[in-house]
Amino acid sequence: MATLMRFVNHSFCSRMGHRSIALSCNSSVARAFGAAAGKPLPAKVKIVEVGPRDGLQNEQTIVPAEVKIRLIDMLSEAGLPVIEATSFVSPKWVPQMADQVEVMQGIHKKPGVNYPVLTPNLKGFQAAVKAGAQEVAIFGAASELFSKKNINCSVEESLQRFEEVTKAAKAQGVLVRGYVSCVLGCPYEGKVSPEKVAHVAKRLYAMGCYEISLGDTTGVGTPGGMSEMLEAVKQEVPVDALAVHCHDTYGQALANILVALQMGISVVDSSIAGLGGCPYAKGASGNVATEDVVYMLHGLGIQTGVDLHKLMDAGAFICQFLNRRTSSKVSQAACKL
Ligand SMILES: CC(C)(COP(=O)([O-])OP(=O)([O-])OC[C@H]1O[C@@H](n2cnc3c(N)ncnc32)[C@H](O)[C@@H]1OP(=O)([O-])[O-])[C@@H](O)C(=O)NCCC(=O)NCCSC(=O)C[C@@](C)(O)CC(=O)[O-]
Repeated sequence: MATLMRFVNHSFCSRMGHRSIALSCNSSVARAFGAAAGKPLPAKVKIVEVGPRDGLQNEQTIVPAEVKIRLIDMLSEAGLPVIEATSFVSPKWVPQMADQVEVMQGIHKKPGVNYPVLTPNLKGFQAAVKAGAQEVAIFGAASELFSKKNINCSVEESLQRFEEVTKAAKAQGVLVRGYVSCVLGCPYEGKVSPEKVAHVAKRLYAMGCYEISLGDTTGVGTPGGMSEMLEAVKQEVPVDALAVHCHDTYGQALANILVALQMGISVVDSSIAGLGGCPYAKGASGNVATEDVVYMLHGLGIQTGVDLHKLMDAGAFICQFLNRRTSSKVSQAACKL
């Protein structure tokens, strides 16, 4: 507990002094931008914060549960509506998530906030529900080799396992979100066809996932590829049920997200301070930073319900704990780091 208290009793960014940053959210800007581009933007975007799971799963040093809990609570205080809290996966495969029960039971669940957790199979699902999860996420891939490396089975086998999870979830009134990884390229297979992505997304949607998050796992995608892939997926899954999950390895994430917004998507995954990476996707860097997504969306006049200053404090808290410079350009600029 003493370790934690060193980090929570002050606001790092407040101490550093935020530079004045553009926070106003004027919806006429979104309309003007949409009109200029010939593609209207959504008035509101739901941000799915994946930092406590995707952001931390790859960390070599085990982050204590109390720090994860504090981070999640700071994120909910910042107004994020969905916070992916942890994973119910094998601790031999991802040791960093071995404290999932303690994390789930320690967080102060804020009314109106969803705290989904990753579950690769029925065993994970049952443990998640026992620990109080009301929403789970199943995670498939559009690449055979990635599927094998990540969850030790083929894409088809994974879909069969996911059927078991969605059936059990339906019976117990638990919401299920679905991921498709490697939608714009695979670290082991290279190019991935948009049709393969659309096929896996369609199967996940058909088995009952209310939302399908399309993951550019290694951040190799560019706006052209994003647009081509989304065109294919939109033929199979309603756009209202799609989300994008962009890693920022090649600095393309915000551009890719903007294309997705122009194509009607209004759910964006991101990670506090740009933390993250999949342990089974060599070379993957962190997700796009939540702070940078919020800054862009607010600049476009799109509502998120998120308080950017509180968000930056959460980013500063976890970066200070990890002894790491934030990957958020907005936080770097605002805190003059
Ligand atoms: C799926 C498995 C379990 C298969 O792993 P396996 O070794 O094939 O599983 P198994 O069924 O043969 O069981 C082996 C052992 O694991 C146990 N086991 C089996 N299932 C569970 C479970 N749910 N929770 C805890 N333990 C489990 C099981 O009980 C047994 O224990 P043992 O008898 O050896 O003591 C494994 O491959 C695994 O845990 N993989 C997780 C990988 C992972 O978490 N990757 C990162 C998340 S994906 C990601 O980051 C991408 C994403 C979502 O962000 C989107 C994007 O960016 O693209």
